[in-house]
Amino acid sequence: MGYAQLVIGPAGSGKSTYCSSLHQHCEATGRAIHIVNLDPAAENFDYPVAMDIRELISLDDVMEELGLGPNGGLLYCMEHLEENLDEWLSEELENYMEDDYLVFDCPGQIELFSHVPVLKNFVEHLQRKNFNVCAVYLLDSQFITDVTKDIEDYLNPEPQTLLAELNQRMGPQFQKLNKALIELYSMVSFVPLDLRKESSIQYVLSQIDNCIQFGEDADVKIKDFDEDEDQD
Ligand SMILES: Nc1nc2c(ncn2[C@@H]2O[C@H](COP(=O)(O)OP(=O)(O)OP(=O)(O)O)[C@@H](O)[C@H]2O)c(=O)[nH]1
Repeated sequence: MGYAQLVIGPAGSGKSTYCSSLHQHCEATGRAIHIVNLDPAAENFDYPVAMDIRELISLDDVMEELGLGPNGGLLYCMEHLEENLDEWLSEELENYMEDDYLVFDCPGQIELFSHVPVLKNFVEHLQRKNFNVCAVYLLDSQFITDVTKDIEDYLNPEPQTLLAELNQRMGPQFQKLNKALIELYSMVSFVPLDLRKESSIQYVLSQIDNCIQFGEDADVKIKDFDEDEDQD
């Protein structure tokens, strides 16, 4: 059985740096490891490349020959890889089977994971070839410290604290939007589902939509729905 580690994460999160450090660590500790470049747009490597998708297809060639942009070109390259799993990849893998440890430095574009099944099929192919596969997901540490991205804050929400922190970090033009989002969020979080009316949610969403479209002129004040109902 071989072993494979897929290094994934957003663009610039440190995937290649991680692969390079891992390679140095293994070299220093006398362990064999092979790093594979799966990014058809990659140019420079700090580690020796054992296998390289650019031998199959490169982003530059695709952009030049098919007139595609960088994102469409990348999707094309990865779909080409998917079509060549049995030929190119299987052939390359024959050099690395028993007890070998392969680390795949993957491209970062989220569309490759969310829109097309390329990476899923890639993993399944490795598994069929008797590789034990795991993934390492890298994330920039600002996702933990930035209030707008810190999931913990949203799991145990303190709406006024969140609102104050958002306003502190964002420009004044976002204050109405922040307030509307926090009010919507509070309503969604704290009101039991069966007590909510779809029309109420739609009203809030339409107000947020106004705010996004018309900026400061939008009325993002949230109505008191109970009062509305009493009046009706
Ligand atoms: N401060 C800091 N910088 C880092 C760290 N890891 C990587 N970097 C820097 O972040 C930049 C991007 O790192 P890469 O390793 O190229 O990131 P990547 O995920 O491979 O990027 P793409 O392949 O373009 O998606 C480089 O300038 C690295 O030197 C880290 O742990 N801390």
